[in-house]
Amino acid sequence: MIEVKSLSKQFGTQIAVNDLTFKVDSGQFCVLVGTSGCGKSTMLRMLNRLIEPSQGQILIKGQDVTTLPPEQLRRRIGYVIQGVGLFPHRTIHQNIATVPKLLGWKKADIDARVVELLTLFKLDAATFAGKYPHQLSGGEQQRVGVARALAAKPELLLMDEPFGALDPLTRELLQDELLKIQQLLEITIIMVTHDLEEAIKMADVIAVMDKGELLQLDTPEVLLRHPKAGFVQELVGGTERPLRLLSTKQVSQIMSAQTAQPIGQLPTINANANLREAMALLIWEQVEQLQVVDAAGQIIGHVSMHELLQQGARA
Ligand SMILES: Nc1ncnc2c1ncn2[C@@H]1O[C@H](COP(=O)(O)OP(=O)(O)OP(=O)(O)O)[C@@H](O)[C@H]1O
Repeated sequence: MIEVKSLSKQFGTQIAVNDLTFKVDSGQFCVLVGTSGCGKSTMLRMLNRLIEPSQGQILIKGQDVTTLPPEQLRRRIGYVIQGVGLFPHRTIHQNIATVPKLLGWKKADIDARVVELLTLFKLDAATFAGKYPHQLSGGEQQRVGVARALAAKPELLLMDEPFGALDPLTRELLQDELLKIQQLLEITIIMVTHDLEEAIKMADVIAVMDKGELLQLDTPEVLLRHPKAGFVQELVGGTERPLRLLSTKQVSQIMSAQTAQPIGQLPTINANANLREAMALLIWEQVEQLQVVDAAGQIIGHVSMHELLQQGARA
């Protein structure tokens, strides 16, 4: 889907991005992490040509982005930033309709798309479509920001610290919503964050940058188990590592199927909860086993403390 080849950006004498080469597959969620000033936003903004590279090449579906007019390119790529950037004097409907309108969609199709997206983001269309951004909470505005970016069904969504300004609860809620929507729409996403927990939760692959360079690009589990020596190891290698490892897997991936009769009195956990949540429940309830239930509440298996300990342990 996206192929970045020897990409560099220099501002004056400062090298912000230095010789980056990587690929992101179609439908993947790739998260860029690294300390402040390491070049994450610059990298992201070169993908939609808000910043022009000094050197190198970016191919999207095999097409060199420099061969496309920037406006045309940006209509194919959704872009979400921290603080949203909604147009203050346009209603929520008008905000979401921006790119479809530029692309010449029919009014009926635009209206239907706006309602579809508001519903997807759990915002009642009748209540919200006619409001202005200042009449919405930060979390609601951020949802509209993502809905607007998805309006014209882009093949790629770029997100720069989209949840940075939100309180932890709203942030978690929006992360969960985004993951569901990404799976539903099968869209490719590249997101910048400096929050490693967020990266581990959201990413199929994490790209770690430092001082303009790409140090490692791997799945969260591989990154946690086998970080490259130096900065990546420092980033992931703290005392939280076993718990972070647990959060990379779902209960359904390690549970034993239910064979015997349900074990009465044991606490239950959802099959799609992660192992860190399962561990927290075991500790809280002071039990050694949990029953696993599906979305309908049916018991489908069990998971034990012993199995969880193995999953969080050094390989
Ligand atoms: N327009 C610009 N002109 C000059 N220098 C710039 C410009 N944009 C970014 N830089 C510099 O390039 C480097 C990388 O900046 P960038 O914004 O990409 O980092 P970042 O990793 O996204 O940081 P943060 O997490 O703080 O947003 C920084 O040292 C920054 O000062």
